[in-house]
Amino acid sequence: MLKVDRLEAGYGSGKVLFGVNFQVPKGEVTAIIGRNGVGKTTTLKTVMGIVQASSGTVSLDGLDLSRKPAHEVVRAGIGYVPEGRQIFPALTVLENLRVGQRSKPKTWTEERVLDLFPNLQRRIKNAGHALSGGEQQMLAIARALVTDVKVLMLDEPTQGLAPMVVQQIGDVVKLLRSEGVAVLLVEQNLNLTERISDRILVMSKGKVVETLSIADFKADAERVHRQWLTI
Ligand SMILES: Nc1ncnc2c1ncn2[C@@H]1O[C@H](COP(=O)(O)OP(=O)(O)OP(=O)(O)O)[C@@H](O)[C@H]1O
Repeated sequence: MLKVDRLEAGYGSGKVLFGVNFQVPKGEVTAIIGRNGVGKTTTLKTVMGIVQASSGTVSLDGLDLSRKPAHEVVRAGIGYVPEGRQIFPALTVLENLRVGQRSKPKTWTEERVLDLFPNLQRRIKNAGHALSGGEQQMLAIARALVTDVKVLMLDEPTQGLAPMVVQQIGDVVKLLRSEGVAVLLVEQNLNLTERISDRILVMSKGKVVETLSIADFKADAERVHRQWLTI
């Protein structure tokens, strides 16, 4: 389980996170929603050690990861797929999967990951730039998995993708949940979020202001929307 406790962080002298608290349990999908600029991406980056926390703690199954560099956070089992996918366009699918790998994955082997993504299997020798947007997103997720993730953090994975591809990404996330992965999802598509999440964290002004089960969220969606999502 990923635990984030009183996390504070920002850029230079500008603070963005003002004490973020939440937990991401194994085998569940936890979604973060909130208006633009409330600190959702910064939260993921701070967990990863890409943005330095000024205070607070991040731990995974009791192991303290606070203020550790990103490569140590990855090695501990946290995978991150940033907004915009960021695969290597000139490398093939297989090269993209292997880039930066220090050792062979134990849990999420290449075979197991490629079984999840038959489209990638078929295009294993194709260059990244020759993939569709949806396939690039699948590749970015696959690449995070082969670091043997326990927690997978996805930042707006369906942005700019066609409805059918959004559906496919949702199905992959549900499958990963059923395989015991803890998923932390930042997503603007509320229909998808409702369909695949177990728990919703609402962020406002650098804090988690509500934590709702999916049933509570659905029952109160109109109020949550009005209070926290409309501008
Ligand atoms: N690299 C940066 N340098 C300085 N300020 C930044 C940087 N990245 C983000 N910010 C600022 O931090 C605040 C939070 O941004 P963040 O991207 O975390 O929000 P968000 O909730 O993910 O928003 P969105 O939904 O628009 O992606 C914003 O005010 C933003 O302008």
